[in-house]
Amino acid sequence: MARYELVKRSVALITLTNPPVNALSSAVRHGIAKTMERALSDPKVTAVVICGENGRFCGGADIREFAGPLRGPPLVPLLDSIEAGEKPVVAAIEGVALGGGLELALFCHYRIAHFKARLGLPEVTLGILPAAGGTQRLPRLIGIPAALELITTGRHVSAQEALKLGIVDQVTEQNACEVAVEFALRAVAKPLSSRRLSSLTTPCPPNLDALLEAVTMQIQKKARGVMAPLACVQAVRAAATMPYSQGIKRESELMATLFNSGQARALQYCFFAERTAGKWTLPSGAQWNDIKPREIRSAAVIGLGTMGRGIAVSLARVGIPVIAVESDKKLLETGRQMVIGMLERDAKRRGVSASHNLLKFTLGLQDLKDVDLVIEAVFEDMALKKSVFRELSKVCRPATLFCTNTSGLDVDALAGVTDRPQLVIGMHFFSPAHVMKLLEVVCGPRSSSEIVATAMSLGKRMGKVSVAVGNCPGFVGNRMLKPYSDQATFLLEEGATPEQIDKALEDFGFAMGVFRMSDLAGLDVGWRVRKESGLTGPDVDPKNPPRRRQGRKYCPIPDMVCEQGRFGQKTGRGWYMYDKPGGTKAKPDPLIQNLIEMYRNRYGIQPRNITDQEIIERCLFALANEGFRILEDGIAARPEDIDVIYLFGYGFPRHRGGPMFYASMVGLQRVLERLEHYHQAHPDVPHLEPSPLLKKLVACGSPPVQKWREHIKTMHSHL
Ligand SMILES: CCCCCC/C=C/CC(=O)SCCNC(=O)CCNC(=O)[C@H](O)C(C)(C)COP(=O)(O)OP(=O)(O)OC[C@H]1O[C@@H](n2cnc3c(N)ncnc32)[C@H](O)[C@@H]1OP(=O)(O)O
Repeated sequence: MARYELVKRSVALITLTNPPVNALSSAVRHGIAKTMERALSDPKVTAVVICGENGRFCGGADIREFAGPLRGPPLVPLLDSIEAGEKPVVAAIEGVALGGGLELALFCHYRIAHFKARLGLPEVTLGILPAAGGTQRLPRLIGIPAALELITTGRHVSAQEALKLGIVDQVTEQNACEVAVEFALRAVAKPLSSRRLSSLTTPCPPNLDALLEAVTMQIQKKARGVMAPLACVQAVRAAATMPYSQGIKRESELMATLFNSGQARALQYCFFAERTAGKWTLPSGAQWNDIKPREIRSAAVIGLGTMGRGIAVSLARVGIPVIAVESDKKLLETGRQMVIGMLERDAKRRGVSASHNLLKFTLGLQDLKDVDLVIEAVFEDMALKKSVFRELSKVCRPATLFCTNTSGLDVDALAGVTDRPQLVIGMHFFSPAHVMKLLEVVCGPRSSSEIVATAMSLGKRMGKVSVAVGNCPGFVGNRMLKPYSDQATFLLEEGATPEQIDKALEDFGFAMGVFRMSDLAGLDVGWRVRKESGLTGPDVDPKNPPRRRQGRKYCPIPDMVCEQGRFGQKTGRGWYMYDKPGGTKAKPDPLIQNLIEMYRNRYGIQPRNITDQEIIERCLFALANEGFRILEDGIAARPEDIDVIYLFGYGFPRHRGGPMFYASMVGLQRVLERLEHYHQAHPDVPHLEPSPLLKKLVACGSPPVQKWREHIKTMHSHL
């Protein structure tokens, strides 16, 4: 796990060998201890270089080991002995030096980085802090403000930025190991005392308290209820105010408060869930690592509305030539200007030049005859989409892949009107498509494994977190949203206010509560869908009992809000009022309060006091319950996929892990009991009836979320 060689007759070269990222597993730590001991005690050795195999220095501690008891040699004493030694130790950083990897490098006397390397202390993103001296050494090396920013955000820096900050001593375009060996030879016999970070005094800004206070407030605002960044601030304060020996103790104490916390477990689960989501499997047995995706050398986007523009930008910025199509001249020109503007702003932000030359704009579908792949992004209307696909079948060559950007329509019905149903798939982007990271890849029953592989790989190329899902109304994300938002409106009827419900959800960790989020998205979209599905509007049978539709409870308050022309932020009025159309500062609106009160009076509903606990339980347990049904139905293959969809597409707080992980943390037995309780109180709300899978898992002893798959695998898959 750590290879030892003697090079240039006097330099011990220690290479970490734990692919793929040379994580510091207990075996690697043993390896480092043994090889360092050998290097420090061998009189032939005058200097030491530490590097990583396969061009990667080290991706940090082995996160998988965090779930079990800590094993292996104690870290800090081992690392202290490296620093205290009289032989210069140089870290040769290629690829990454992250977390424990960077901490290891900070114990070395010198650091040489390859120009493509990335460095950082991302522990905070895993719910912990850099507890192998990172919070005490980095501030001593680069000062409090810079260290505070890196440690509290977990941001990775480039080698060039690391050089500017003073984290590394040299950046090279050559082999970093070879450069480090030469560097080490030159360092022999130079004094090392100023290179031992533990012996330095932390350079402290005069306004330390104000700085720490400002950062704390910023964190509390941005990451409400998240523990790790606040603990990081306290650890960095210790680096500024305590000698190293005490600071390191404080670092350990703070780590102890985080290490076994639910938040750390959730965040580490998210790290692996995100990587698991890319590993799709179809019922045929075809899977991510044995189907070759098609190479996409050209693409077309049909429709230059909000979604189409974002999709065109996402394709062009990764170097794919795009033909963008609109149906009339004016729309085409507006779309062209918007796409070019977005591409330019995006390029400016990333410090690259905008790829205008990759974009072509046209009014005619016949220009698409040779493209490799088409993404249709026209208005969400089945008839319109079908007519586009019929036309495409006539125009495009037989091998062109067809994708539809729909948020919930039947992908197989669209495939059915084409001459190539096996080459049709859904690509559900989230708005704005060039910003949002989530992509639901919707596999119809006839979608071939090749198109699944291609859509998943294209998503990855565009920088998306892609999740393969089955074809059903709303797919995974939007299907689950319904029971969640239904509960919120039922709670309004029963006595809550929009602001109370939003506050409870925001205190839970959502960036926005359900009503503020609906105002942002636009209330008219859901209204149109409800009208089309016969839930409201002139098609509703007048004999239908009030507050019931299609045999179940229905709350018409959202329709009443829309009937008043209140469509959310864009109209300046929605569930809240805004200072102007397009305004973003939501204020409670007495008119909404009146509307709800009149509604309650009309139906004789006596408002009751509703607790935050009830709001959270009803909204989130209904959400997870639908997730269990989605697993039963084979629409998602794993709970991790559902969680990733909610984390990246719906603002679910990452430190809660996602709806399914959250349910497992609350305890499946408890979720079941609460759903049974609420369903008894509301028997006409089928979404509150516990799903058979939830009951089955509870009967099997509530296994951890990673094991649920074993209980689902016999079920039917729609993927
Ligand atoms: C002797 C000193 C010891 C000090 C130890 C003190 C403790 C310190 C705490 C920590 O270090 S916490 C860990 C901090 N590190 C990170 O957060 C880095 C996590 N990894 C990444 O960000 C990325 O993986 C990467 C390193 C930038 C590489 O990205 P890339 O896109 O190239 O590959 P991935 O698909 O992400 O990863 C490949 C593969 O490797 C697994 N993996 C990555 N990092 C770790 C890790 N630190 N521990 C365990 N496993 C890791 C990842 O899950 C993938 O696995 P798969 O099975 O192939 O999906």
